[in-house]
Amino acid sequence: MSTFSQFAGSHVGSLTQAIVLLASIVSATVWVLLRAVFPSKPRDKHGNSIPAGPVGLPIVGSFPFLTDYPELTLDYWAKKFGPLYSLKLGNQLFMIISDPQIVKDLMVTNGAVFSSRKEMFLKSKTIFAGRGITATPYNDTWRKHRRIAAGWLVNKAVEGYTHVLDYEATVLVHDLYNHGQAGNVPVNPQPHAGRCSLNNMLTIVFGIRTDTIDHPLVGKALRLSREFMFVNVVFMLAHSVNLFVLRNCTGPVSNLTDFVPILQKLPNYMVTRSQKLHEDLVETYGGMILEIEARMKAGEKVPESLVKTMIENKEEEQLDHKDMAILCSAFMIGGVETTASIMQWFSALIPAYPEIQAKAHAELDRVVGRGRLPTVEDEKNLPYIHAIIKEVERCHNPFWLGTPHTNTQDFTYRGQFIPKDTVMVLNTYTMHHDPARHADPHKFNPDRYINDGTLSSESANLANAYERDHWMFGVGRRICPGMWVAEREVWLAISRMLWAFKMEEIPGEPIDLKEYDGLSGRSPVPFRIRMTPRDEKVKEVLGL
Ligand code: HEM
Repeated sequence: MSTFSQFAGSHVGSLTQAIVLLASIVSATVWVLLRAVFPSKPRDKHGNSIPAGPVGLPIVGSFPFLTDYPELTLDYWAKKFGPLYSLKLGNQLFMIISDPQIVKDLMVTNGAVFSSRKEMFLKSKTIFAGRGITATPYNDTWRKHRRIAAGWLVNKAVEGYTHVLDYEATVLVHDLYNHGQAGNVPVNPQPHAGRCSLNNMLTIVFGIRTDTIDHPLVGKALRLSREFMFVNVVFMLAHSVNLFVLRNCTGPVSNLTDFVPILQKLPNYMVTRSQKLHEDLVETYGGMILEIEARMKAGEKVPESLVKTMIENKEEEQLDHKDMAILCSAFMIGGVETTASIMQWFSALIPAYPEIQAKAHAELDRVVGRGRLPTVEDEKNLPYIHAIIKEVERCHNPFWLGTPHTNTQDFTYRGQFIPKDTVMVLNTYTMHHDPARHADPHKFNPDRYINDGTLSSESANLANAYERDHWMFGVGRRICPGMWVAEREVWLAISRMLWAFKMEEIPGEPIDLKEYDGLSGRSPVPFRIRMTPRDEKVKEVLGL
């Protein structure tokens, strides 16, 4: 007889099974979801895990905390998590390095592993079409482009065109004198600094120059490099209410499209902007190459330049038109707004420090005198001016986050696992503001560099990483190849501005040193100053 208890027992049994099954499904789903949201930390085969770091949000990771002033957030986390910590943006693992010795151990001593770049969807694949020297992984294309670039940028090559840098620095001072009507009207030095840097690069790359800030190429070239490095598109409601901001396409942590692959497939204004920028670069700089090529074919003698060298060697080097256009774009982007930005930060900072200017003037008058402009040869005898420039670069590195490297294989450092393809960010803000190295780090104080006679390009090779002046030019095998030309250009411009002018704030127009334009590269927001010629000799020496 089938008893009630048997009947009840079989139903209780199947009910229990159903509950167990349901519970298993629910817990498996929760586990899968939790793993997706909080994945377990990657470990190497010895069980070493990645360094600790901030816990980000599901899907986007730490992105929402890095949209404005990312260097300040990274600095805060460096104090909390230490000199090597990890974070995630979308699906990408990042590690942030904030200590000079770790930078050296990884990126110099182990440069064979840590010298690649992540092929960012926007910057590398879309804007540079996989060929941009700054953005390509550590591969043969990069080696070839870096070798060609070095031919024009190593210190020996720079000697050959220092007369160009010298000339453009004089024109800069000349223009500032004229636009400021000899100190009678306020002047914004920014477009003049921009044109000075632009002319230097135009001469090196194309063998041409512009003769006024109103030349159409000035606006066009500066717009392209600013679009690449600096610009966020701000959508505004009425005049002052920001609806939303579309981030700069190329900053190391400035957009999610690079790290959330689905965004690359959906209609996305960041992708459209990047495609347009690619087209503009190829049209502008590629167009200039075609013109030079046509002149050469017609038997015309064209000035020596990077383009001329590339055209002459394009079969041997296997360079197609796009390769040449993108290499020129890398020079025009990397070499213009960067040096101009240092000249601009100097001009924005120095009016607030009349006592520093007075000391600089006294040194210039003692060493150079009032009968000529300072030259490249004077630099070693002008330690205070040299120190002012290093201090501007420490306080206002245009690239607080550098250009990140990636590692081409798994690596374990001091018991911390760094999986292959991690994006390694140089946290220069924290290193430039380390009180152990730079006492009172937020103070502008050139005296801290008074005994450092090295060029930054020399300082980068010091055995003791803690003694390096600053990290503005990056590090290791990807270090900025333009640093020799950049240093010389900045030296000539700043030493001559100091020689010629007393620079002062305009009463009622305070200069904002906290705010800046851009995310991946930084320059001050527009400002005006008074640039008063120091004496009658200025006019005479400038031949006015
Ligand atoms: C103040 C001026 C400049 C600053 C602050 C600067 C900064 C930098 C930084 C941080 C990097 C990345 C380094 C790394 O990966 O560790 C870099 C790379 C580069 N810079 Fe500069 N730069 C400046 C001027 C120039 C100039 C004048 C040129 C001339 C063409 C130039 C061309 C390049 C190129 C081609 C790269 C890519 C190197 C590579 O990936 O192999 N830069 N620069």
